[in-house]
Amino acid sequence: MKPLRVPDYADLARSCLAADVAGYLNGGAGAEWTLRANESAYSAIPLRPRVLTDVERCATATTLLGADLAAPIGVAPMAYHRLFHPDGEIGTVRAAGAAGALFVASMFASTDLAEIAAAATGPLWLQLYWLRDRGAVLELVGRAAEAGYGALALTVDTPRVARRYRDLRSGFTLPAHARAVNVDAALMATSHVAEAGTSAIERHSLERFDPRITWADLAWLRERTALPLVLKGILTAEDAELAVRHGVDGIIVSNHGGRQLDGVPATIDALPEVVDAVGGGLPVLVDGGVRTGSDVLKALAVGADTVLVGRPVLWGLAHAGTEGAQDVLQTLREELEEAMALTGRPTLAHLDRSVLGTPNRTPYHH
Ligand SMILES: Cc1cc2nc3c(=O)[nH]c(=O)nc-3n(C[C@H](O)[C@H](O)[C@H](O)COP(=O)(O)O)c2cc1C
Ligand SMILES: CCCCCCC(=O)C(=O)O
Repeated sequence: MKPLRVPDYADLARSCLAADVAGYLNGGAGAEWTLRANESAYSAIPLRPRVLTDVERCATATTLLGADLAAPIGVAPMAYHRLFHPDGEIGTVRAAGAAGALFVASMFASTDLAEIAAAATGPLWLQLYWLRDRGAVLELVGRAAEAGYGALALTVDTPRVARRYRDLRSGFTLPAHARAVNVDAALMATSHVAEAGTSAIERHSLERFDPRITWADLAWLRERTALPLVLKGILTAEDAELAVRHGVDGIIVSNHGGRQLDGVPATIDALPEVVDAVGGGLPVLVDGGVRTGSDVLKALAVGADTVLVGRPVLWGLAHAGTEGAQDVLQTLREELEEAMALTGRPTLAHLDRSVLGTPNRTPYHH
C-alpha cells in the first residue's frame, strides 16, 4: 500500500519494526488513557466553515522566535531516531529542513549534535532533561550554542520516566546501534542494561534525572546560557503564569504524547487555559495526537503558534527513511493548506476559535 494519509504510516512502521521497538514508539504510560485521549479529542471537534472568502491562496508561512517556517509545524523532540531507521536524526533533520519545519533534537539523540546541526537547513532547537549531574547538562548546552542551535526546550513533565507497561513487558532496552551519544557514556550506561520485566530507560531515569528541581532553578540555567528557554510539558494556567513570571521565552503544551502522567487531559483540551493565561505574551506550542492537517488547524484556532508532531515523523522514518519523514511533514502542511481553504480562512490570522464547533464527546474509557 502506498501511504497517502499520515496514519497509513503507523501500520507500515509497525510491520517493519521489532515488537519491543514498536511498543516503545507507540506506547504510553499506565492504562494509556491520555495516549488515546490526545487523538480522540481532536476527532471530537467539528469545524465551522465560512464560505465566499477568496481562498485562492492560503498562506501557511510563519515565524517562531525570529525563525522562518513554511508552516507552523515542527518535529517534537524524540530520543534515539536510529532505533527506527539507519538514517536516524540526519534523516529527520533533513526532512524537517526540506519541509520548512522546526526540528527539536532530543538530548538523547542517537547522532552527534554537531552532525545534526550540519545537516539542518531550517530552525533547530535542543531539548534537555535536567540531570543530577548539572555539569553534563551545561556541557551539552555549550556544545549546542557553538553548533548553532537556536533555543533550548527544557522538558518539565519528567522527574522520572513513567511506568510504560509495554516496555515493562518487553524488558525494553537500547541496542548498541541506538545510544544517546551526546551524553557521557558512563552516565548513560544503565539505559542499555537489560533486566527481565523492567524498562532500562525507566531505571536509568530514576538514577540520573533530577526530581528535586523547582521554578527557582530555572535562573541557574538562564544565567549560564544566552539561548532562549522554552518549557515543554505545561498543562495548566497556573504553571503557564509561573512560566511567564519566570521569564521563559516560550511554552510547549504537552503531555509527552501520553507517555508520562496517565490521566491528564488531551493537549488540545489543555491548550485553551494555557493560551488564555499567557495572553499572547509568549509563543505557545502544542504537541500530542496531531495526525491530520485539520488537527493542526484546530490547534492554531485555539491559539497555538506552532504545532509539534512526534510519532508520525518516526513512522515515516521507519518506513522509508528521510523520504518517509519528509512526506509526513509535507502531507500535514498540504492538508493544513487545504483545511484553511475549505474552512474559508486564507491566512493564519483568520484562524480563531470561531472555526471550532462544540466538541462531540464520547467519554474516554480507562
Ligand atoms: C519514541 C519517543 C521518544 C520521545 N523522546 C522524547 C525526548 O527525548 N524528550 C522529550 O521531551 N519528549 C520525548 N518524547 C515526547 C515527544 O516530544 C512529544 O511530546 C510526543 O511524542 C507528542 O505526541 P505524538 O507522538 O502523539 O505526536 C518522545 C516521544 C516518543 C514517541
Ligand atoms: C534514560 C533515557 C530516557 C529517554 C526518554 C525518552 C523519552 O522522553 C520518551 O518518552 O521515551
